[in-house]
Amino acid sequence: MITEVAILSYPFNALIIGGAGGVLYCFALGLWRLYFSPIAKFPGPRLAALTYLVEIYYELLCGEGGQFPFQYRKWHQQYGPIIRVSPDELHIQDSAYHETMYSPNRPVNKPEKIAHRFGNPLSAFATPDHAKHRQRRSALNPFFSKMKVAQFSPEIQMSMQKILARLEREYVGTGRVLSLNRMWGCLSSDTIVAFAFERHYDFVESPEFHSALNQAMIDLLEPTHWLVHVPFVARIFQSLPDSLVRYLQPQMDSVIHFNTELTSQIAEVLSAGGNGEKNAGTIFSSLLHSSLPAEELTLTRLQHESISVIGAGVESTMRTLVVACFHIFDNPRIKEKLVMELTEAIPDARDVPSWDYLAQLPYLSACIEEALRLSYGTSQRMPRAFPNGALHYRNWTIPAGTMVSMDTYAVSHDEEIFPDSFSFIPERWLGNPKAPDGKQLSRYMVSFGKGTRSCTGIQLGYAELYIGLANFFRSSLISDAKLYKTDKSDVELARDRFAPRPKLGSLGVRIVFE
Ligand code: HEM
Repeated sequence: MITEVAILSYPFNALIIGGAGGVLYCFALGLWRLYFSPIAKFPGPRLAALTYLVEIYYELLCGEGGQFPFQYRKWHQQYGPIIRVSPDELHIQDSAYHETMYSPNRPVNKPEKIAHRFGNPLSAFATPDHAKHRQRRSALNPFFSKMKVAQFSPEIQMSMQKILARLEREYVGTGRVLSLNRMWGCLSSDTIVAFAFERHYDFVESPEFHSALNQAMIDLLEPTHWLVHVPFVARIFQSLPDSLVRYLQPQMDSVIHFNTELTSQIAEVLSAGGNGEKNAGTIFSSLLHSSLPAEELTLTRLQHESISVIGAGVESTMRTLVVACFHIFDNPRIKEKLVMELTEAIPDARDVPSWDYLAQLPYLSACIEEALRLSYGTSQRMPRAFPNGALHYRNWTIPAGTMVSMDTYAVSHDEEIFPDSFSFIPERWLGNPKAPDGKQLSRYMVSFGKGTRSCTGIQLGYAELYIGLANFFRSSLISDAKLYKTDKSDVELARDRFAPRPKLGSLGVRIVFE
């Protein structure tokens, strides 16, 4: 009898002991996080210091998801400019500290846990370690030089001519609705694919301005928080065969096709040792002629680098163009001033001068800076860890290796620097303006990021913005264009998906030509 009870209760006892052990572990972990962790003394809600579930709730479950930026903004109002937003992360909201935090001189690591979120952990962008990032980034930089972009810029000009010809043919006077998100998505997709891979997809000629590449980049960002917080979802998804992905998500077809083409292009470049004539101007050829060691030049590594370049190049440029157009159409006074400047500077609309010349136009430049400010680049905070010594913020000492983040949204909407910050006011950028602390206002333009990890493609981004907007608003078609069922909520940040997203269900910025 005794033996029988003992046998029966054995699993029960094990369960009790295991459960008690678990509770004890959680209790000890909680105590450590709240009272003994090196960042225990920093202010912030205790629950967020105790568990990652708070961050997870706001990123995945609250409302439409992606609500964490709004929540920690509220915490800053309550607890001050430096707060603990999770058991292992501090967040600072103080625009003046941005350039210290994202300094070009200090070694800085990115967290490992976000390296896999876009399926390209071997890219420079995703690389956690500072030294490895430096090596990869130095190899990328020459490819994106200003001179190289300037040489390429006539191709952007040609794409714009195609777009304008199509608008005249298919949209003007027809009442047909034009999605500017799609139109600019075609321009940015064609540009990056031609610039980096010497491929010509001619998305600008596709029916309804549909660029599968652009749409795929938008779709790929949608699950980003899930992929970070529930990493096995990413592993499952990335291990699915192409045929199944096609079946589950038919819109991925063109991306898979693009990926396959890219892979065979890389294989071609690799087998020619980077010396083949055919792909001589591609990013792959450029990387093969860099000082990168052989283990950095594998097919997979080059694939990851190209995904990163496309992902970074397509979406952010498209979004900035869309934000610019919305506000310019929404403010007749701004539109009139811009059109007047362009008409004076460009006597013949069919002969738009070079990017260099356009960049000298003050009002166009001011509109571009203001659109960049309000499109943020990324809406998610950018976490960094400083491995080589403590970081000092006011009276606080942040221990070496601690994850700290800041975000662009807070700087763009710092009312002391950008009064009436939610309004589009190009004039704030005119005449070499200063911030209240006496520094150039441009020091607070942080939408391309700052420091060692800032945007590689900044020159290409600017070239597209200048050439795109100058052609569009100089065109005679513009006098008849007006917004169609579009308001501010179609461009304002409502959901963070690494990149900013408007309210759910928004159809983007649309216009018609009367
Ligand atoms: C308006 C246009 C653009 C904006 C606002 C923008 C913004 C940004 C931002 C904020 C980052 C830092 C992201 C982070 O650290 O989490 C970044 C990185 C990057 N951007 Fe851009 N970008 C633009 C256009 C482009 C273009 C056209 C390219 C060209 C292909 C490009 C390529 C990259 C790459 C490769 C990185 C990773 C750099 C690294 O980690 O070392 N971007 N961009």
